[in-house]
Amino acid sequence: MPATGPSTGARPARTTGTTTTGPLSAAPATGRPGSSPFVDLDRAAWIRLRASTPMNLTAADLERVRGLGERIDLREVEEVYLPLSRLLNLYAAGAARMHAVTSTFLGDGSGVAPGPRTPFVIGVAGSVAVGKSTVARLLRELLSHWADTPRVELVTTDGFLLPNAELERRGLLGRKGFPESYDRRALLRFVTAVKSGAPEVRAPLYSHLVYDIVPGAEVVVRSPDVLIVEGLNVLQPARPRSDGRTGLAVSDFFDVSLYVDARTEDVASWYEERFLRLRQTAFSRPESYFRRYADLSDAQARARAREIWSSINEPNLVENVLPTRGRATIVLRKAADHSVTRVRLRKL
Ligand SMILES: Nc1ncnc2c1ncn2[C@@H]1O[C@H](COP(=O)(O)OP(=O)(O)O)[C@@H](O)[C@H]1O
Ligand SMILES: CC(C)(COP(=O)(O)O)[C@@H](O)C(=O)NCCC(=O)O
Repeated sequence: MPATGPSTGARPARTTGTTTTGPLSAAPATGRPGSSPFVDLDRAAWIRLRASTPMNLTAADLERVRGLGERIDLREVEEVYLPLSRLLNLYAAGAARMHAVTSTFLGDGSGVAPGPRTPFVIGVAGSVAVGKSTVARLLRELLSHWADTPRVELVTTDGFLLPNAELERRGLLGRKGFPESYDRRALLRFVTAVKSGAPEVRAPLYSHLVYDIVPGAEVVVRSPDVLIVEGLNVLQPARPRSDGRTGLAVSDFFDVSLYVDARTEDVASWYEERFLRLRQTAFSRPESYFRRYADLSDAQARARAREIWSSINEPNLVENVLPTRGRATIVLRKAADHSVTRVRLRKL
């Protein structure tokens, strides 16, 4: 569907509902100008932006992004994600202008011009089960409907997890999703190649069904307009190298990043609900790693989900994922019903 939006698109909300704050968990905003690098909008302020953003998604388009058991409705998409996609689309246009400025500055005939523009890369971070893949899939759909970002590709960092056999060898099977369970160098090489303008970049593929890397399978990224990189740890800072110097982080190659945020208790219950639904669907397939969970009673399945949550995913959230929230350009805060209640933007 062609984009029909106005050229200016989303504008910052004015005074009501717009404040500047520190961390999302901090005390109510003071609203003092200059007191924070963020602008904090409550839902009312954010959804007013909808008025200047035309709907570019039909119910049929939305069907495609509905995942397992999702009850995301068109109204939430219109009020929250549509303005967000417009803002991201405008940021992509801004990056294209920066690229053009660099090319002009260096001069086409100089021999050092940067060449064609590289993909606009958006990182999407947050806990297991917070809704990262739902947000990422929605944004892929919405962004691809804007005229200047029609080609949007999505890569999830689970493809960079070490294979189970290697995790087992390193004693890390119970720490899947922790930073050390990934081949971080390969992930960094991947984003570096994308932002170097490589015409074709390959990423390995993970199967949630078999709970392991699929040998030989890959995702191929062919210089899209936008690449969304979604994963628990995409905002992890760089690690010190063996020579004591600090290397680069994956997020150094992001043009913009998004952190999906919610109360830990809510995320735990979404994890549990998803686990219960999977038991009736994916887990019962013969090739499923979790085949043994398919025959559990409701109570047993809930207990197992809680056990996995509190032994792996919650500690990872607290120790590794949540501390990266402040590094994001945009934070979406969700309520227990998945509705977005606040949006925090860096002033840039
Ligand atoms: N906006 C939403 N509305 C309703 N349900 C949602 C929404 N976002 C996520 N969910 C549900 O929450 C659970 C976790 O979402 P998912 O996108 O799979 O999380 P993640 O990719 O972070 O692990 C899933 O069961 C999903 O259906
Ligand atoms: C595959 C995951 C590590 C998420 O990876 P990501 O794409 O965020 O890098 C996670 O969904 C997972 O399976 N964690 C292991 C614990 C569990 O089974 O919930």
